[in-house]
Amino acid sequence: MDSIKYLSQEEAINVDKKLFSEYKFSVDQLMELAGLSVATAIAKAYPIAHLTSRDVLVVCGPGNNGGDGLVCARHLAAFGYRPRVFYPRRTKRELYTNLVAQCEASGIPFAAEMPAAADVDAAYGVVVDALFGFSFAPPVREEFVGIMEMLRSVEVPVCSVDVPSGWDVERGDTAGDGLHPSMLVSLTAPKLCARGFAGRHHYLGGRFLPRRLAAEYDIVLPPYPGTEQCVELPVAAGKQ
Ligand SMILES: NC(=O)C1=CN([C@@H]2O[C@H](COP(=O)(O)OP(=O)(O)OC[C@H]3O[C@@H](n4cnc5c(N)ncnc54)[C@H](O)[C@@H]3O)[C@@H](O)[C@H]2O)[C@@H](O)CC1
Ligand SMILES: [K+]
Repeated sequence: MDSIKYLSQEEAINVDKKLFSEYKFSVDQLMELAGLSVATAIAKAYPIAHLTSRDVLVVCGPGNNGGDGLVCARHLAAFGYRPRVFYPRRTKRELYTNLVAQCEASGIPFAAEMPAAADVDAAYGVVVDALFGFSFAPPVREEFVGIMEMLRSVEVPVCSVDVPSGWDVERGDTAGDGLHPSMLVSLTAPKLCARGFAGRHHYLGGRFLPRRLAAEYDIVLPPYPGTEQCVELPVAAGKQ
């Protein structure tokens, strides 16, 4: 297999823009596929039968990474997990209010307050980090510092959506206050920071990249097996 392509922040943003402009996708469509792929990757890496608790805490941020988290929560519930969402800074756009309504209609509770790390370890089998994705620029703003501290402290496996929250999208955890998750699901293509990911499971998801667009950005990725929504990648930490 050719070496995997890692995207710069600018490339990730430009690929995203092209998907919406030139390729005519809507955000809802891609977010649905992104969130579904994260849920399927979690089901592979942390199947319910191997967990002490099927409860999953899904922590959602204010942007599209948080939207992926809301979609992921809904699919996890459909797969038999018991997700609970913590979504402290809600976005008022209809896309997000609809995603919240869909979760509520699926019986998914929303946490009113941030749970303490010890309570998370006692109650949950997995935590989903959908706080910040490829538009994050460090340092973490004050209002999210406590949430980041909690996520850094938990001992149950953390699955980061697209980028480990707190990391510079290209250079990784340069500020030293980012998360170090057990699992990362890179969406569309891994970002440059994923070269420093040293957790157990690295998956690729978001199976919606048109071949022509991949070729335009020299994006080389392993093929998805059959009809799968995700594919496991080698953990690249230490390699350049
Ligand atoms: N084309 C793709 O690859 C797709 C990407 N999607 C998701 O969209 C994400 C990107 O979404 P967005 O561009 O909305 O951005 P993000 O969700 O990465 O983050 C933007 C939000 O974080 C806040 N923020 C940025 N820096 C911060 C800081 N230092 N402290 C506190 N808050 C900060 C911003 O104010 C904004 O509200 C991707 O990472 C991926 O998860 C999917 O939803 C769909 C398709
Ligand atoms: K994240």
